Amino acid sequence: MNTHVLANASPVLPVIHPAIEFDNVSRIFGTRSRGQVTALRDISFVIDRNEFVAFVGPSGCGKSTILRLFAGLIPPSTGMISANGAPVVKPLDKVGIVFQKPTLLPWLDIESNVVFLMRHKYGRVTEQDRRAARELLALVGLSDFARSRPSELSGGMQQRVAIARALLMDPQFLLMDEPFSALDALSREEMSYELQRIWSERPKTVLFITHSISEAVLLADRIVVMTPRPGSIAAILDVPLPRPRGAHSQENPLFSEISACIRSLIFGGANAR
Ligand SMILES: Nc1ncnc2c1ncn2[C@@H]1O[C@H](COP(=O)(O)OP(=O)(O)OP(=O)(O)O)[C@@H](O)[C@H]1O
Repeated sequence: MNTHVLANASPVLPVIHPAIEFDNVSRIFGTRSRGQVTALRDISFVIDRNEFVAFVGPSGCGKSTILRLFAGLIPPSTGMISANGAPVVKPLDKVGIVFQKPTLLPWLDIESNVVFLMRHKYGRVTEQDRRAARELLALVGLSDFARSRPSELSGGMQQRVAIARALLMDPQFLLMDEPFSALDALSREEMSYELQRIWSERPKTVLFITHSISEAVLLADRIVVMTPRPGSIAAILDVPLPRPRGAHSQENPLFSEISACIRSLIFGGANAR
């Protein structure tokens, strides 16, 4: 063996792909009443592993469509989407999804709701699944409610169950579509803090859709601000606020600066403050 050559060879570094990449993605929907609707136009962004990225923008600008595209539930009309460097061409199995409504099955107890997808996907639930569910219920602060029915829980508690359910298969990606918008203001704020804690204990690449500018600034590493339909990207902002963030973060001048910048991008300068 020629050790001299080996010693001088430049090291082969592994290629690190971004967790998520959208490259010039557009999506057009055919509708009966409105003809062709361009929901998204020329969307490009790159997201790293375990980044928390929020999407804000006016209603109908295509935020949910971005999630559905990335999850592989619908294909782009043009452009390329990839996960860990591989094109997304079918539904991804590395995603957990949390919607606005928790959509729990009312006849099952909380633990059974968390493991329900296992029955649906594999036809059975193992003791290991149930153990994982109980660990997740502890993580979201609901250890004492494993045997309760969804109707016995508040809206915020039900949304915690939905988060636990989304984490059961230990997905790399957590897609959250306005997860707290049905909650009252105090529960919503509390859930933001809780989500941050859960994310720090179980790091995931998070795509988080919200209409709340303050929620986005509180939670995200970066914020994608979108324009009205056809949705395109107005700006991608860094949020360099120190973590862990809490009520005190709102007193940081950066918090109001970033919030004002987002308002100005969405509403224009005159209505920004
Ligand atoms: N399956 C579909 N068929 C036809 N049009 C659709 C379909 N899905 C979405 N659209 C259209 O695409 C546009 C973007 O929708 P989308 O739900 O992604 O927006 P959004 O930003 O998430 O809205 P909101 O904030 O109100 O939830 C809208 O004009 C919507 O009517």
